Amino acid sequence: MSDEKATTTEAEPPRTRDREEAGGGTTLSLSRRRLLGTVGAAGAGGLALGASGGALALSQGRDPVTPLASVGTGRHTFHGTHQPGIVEPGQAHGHLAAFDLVPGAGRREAAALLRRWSAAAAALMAGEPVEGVAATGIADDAGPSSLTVTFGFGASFFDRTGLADQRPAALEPLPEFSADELDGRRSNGDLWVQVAADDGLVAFDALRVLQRETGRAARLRWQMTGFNRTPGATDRPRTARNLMGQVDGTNNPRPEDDDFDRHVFVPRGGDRRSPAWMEHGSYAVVRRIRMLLDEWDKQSLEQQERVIGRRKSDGAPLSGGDERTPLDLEKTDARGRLLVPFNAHARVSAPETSGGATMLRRPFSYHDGFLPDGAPDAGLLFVAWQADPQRGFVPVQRKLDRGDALSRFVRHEASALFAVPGGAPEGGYVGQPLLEG
Ligand SMILES: C=CC1=C(C)c2cc3[nH]c(cc4nc(cc5[nH]c(cc1n2)c(C)c5CCC(=O)O)C(CCC(=O)O)=C4C)c(C)c3C=C
Ligand SMILES: [Fe+2]
Repeated sequence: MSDEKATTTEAEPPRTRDREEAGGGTTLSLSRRRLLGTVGAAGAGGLALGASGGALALSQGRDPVTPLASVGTGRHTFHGTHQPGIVEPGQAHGHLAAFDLVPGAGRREAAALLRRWSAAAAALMAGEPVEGVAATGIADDAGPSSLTVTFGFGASFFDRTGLADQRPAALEPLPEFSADELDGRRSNGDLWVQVAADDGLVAFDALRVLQRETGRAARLRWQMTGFNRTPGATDRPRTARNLMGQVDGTNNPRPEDDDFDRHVFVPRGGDRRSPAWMEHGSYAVVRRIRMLLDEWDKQSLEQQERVIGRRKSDGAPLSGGDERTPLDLEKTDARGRLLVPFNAHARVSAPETSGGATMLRRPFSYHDGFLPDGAPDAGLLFVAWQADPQRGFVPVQRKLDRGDALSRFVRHEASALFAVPGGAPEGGYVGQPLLEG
C-alpha cells in the first residue's frame, strides 16, 4: 500500500472534565471533544479499561465519570492520500445515500457542496463541532467512534456539471445481469455518501449534518441503513458474519498484500480508463441484495455449506484446513465428488477461476422490516472497491449470474457505481482536481 494512509487511530491526552456553575446547581458538561480526551486516557492505557475503569478512577481519587468502553475513541483522519471508509475495518453502523443535483445546479454549486461536505466530514471525524450548521446535538456525548465519511460521483454527475469529457471510461454503466430485479428509484445517483461509525447516533448525526449541508444544491435520491458486528462483541477479532450466518470476508485482499493497491486504487497519474483527477481513488459498486432467508433456513447445514463451499461454523473450506487455508479446488472425496462443489459461491467467485478479478468487499447487513408475506426484508448492502470495475466486480458477477448455487437464495434489488476520488489534502476538498481543474 501507499506510505501515506488516510487512516490513523489516535487517542488524545487526558483532560479534566468541564464543570460549569449554572444557577444554584452544578452542571457537568461533557462535550464530544472532552469525552474524546477522557476516553483517550483510557485508550492510551489499553483498550481493555472497560467497566472497571470507573472503579479505578474512584480508587485514585479522580472524577468518577469514566467512560465504560473505548469504542468512542476510535478515530480516523479525513485528509490523506485515499478517502477514508475503504481500507478501515467495517464499522458497526453504516448509511449509504445518493443525492441528485437539483435542476439549475452545476459545476459551481457542486464544488461549493463538496467543499462544505469535506469540511463537515473532517470535523465530524475528529469529533469536533461542525461550523456553519446548527448543531444537531445527536452525538454530543460521544467521541468520533471510528466515523468515516466517503464521497463519490455517479456517471450522471458529469453531464449535470458540464464535465462529460472528464467522465472516466471505467464508470461506464454496469451490464445488465439476467437475475437483476433492480429498482431504479433506489439505484444510481449523481453523488454518493457512505457514512459509517461504531456508534449509531454518531453515524446518524453525520448523515443528518451532510444532508443539511446540501442546502439547495442537491436532494436525496435514496438512502439505505446497514449494520455489522459491534467491536468487542466477540472474544477476539473475527471475520464478520452475514445474515445467512456465514463467515463473510475471509478471502478479501489485505492492505499488507503487495498487490493490494493495484487491485483497489487508481495508480498515480490515473490510467488508461481513469483520468488523472482519479489518482489514488477507487470505484465503489453498491448492490442491495435481499436474502431469501425463509428459503435459506429450510436447507440442512450440509446443503448450506455446499452452496458456499465453506463450513458455516468457522468459514473453513470444505476441502479442509481452517478459515485461512486456501481452497483446494481439485480435491475430491472417496466417491470422486469435488469437495468444493462446481457451483459453490466461493469457487465461482475466486480470482483463480475469474481471470484474477479481485475486489475488496466491505458490506453492511440490512433489515428493513418485513414484506407482506411475512418474510424479512433483509440482506446485504454489498459494497465492493476496485481500481476498475471491469477488472473486479463485472467479470465475477457475470460468472455468478450464470452458475452460482447462492443465486437461488438472493435477489439483486438495487445497483449503483461511483467514482470515488482520492483523498483531500488539508485545506482542500474531495473532487477539487476535477471541479477546479
Ligand atoms: C460479484 C461479486 C460478489 C457478490 C455479488 C457476492 C455476493 C454475496 N456473497 C456472499 C457470501 C460470501 N461470499 C464469499 C466470498 C466471495 N464473494 C465474492 C464476490 C461476491 N459475492 C468474492 C470475490 C469472494 C471471495 C472468493 C475467494 O477469493 O475465495 C464468501 C466466503 C468467505 C469469503 O471469502 O469472504 C461468503 C460466505 C453473500 C451472502 C452474497 C450475497 C448476498
Ligand atoms: Fe460473495
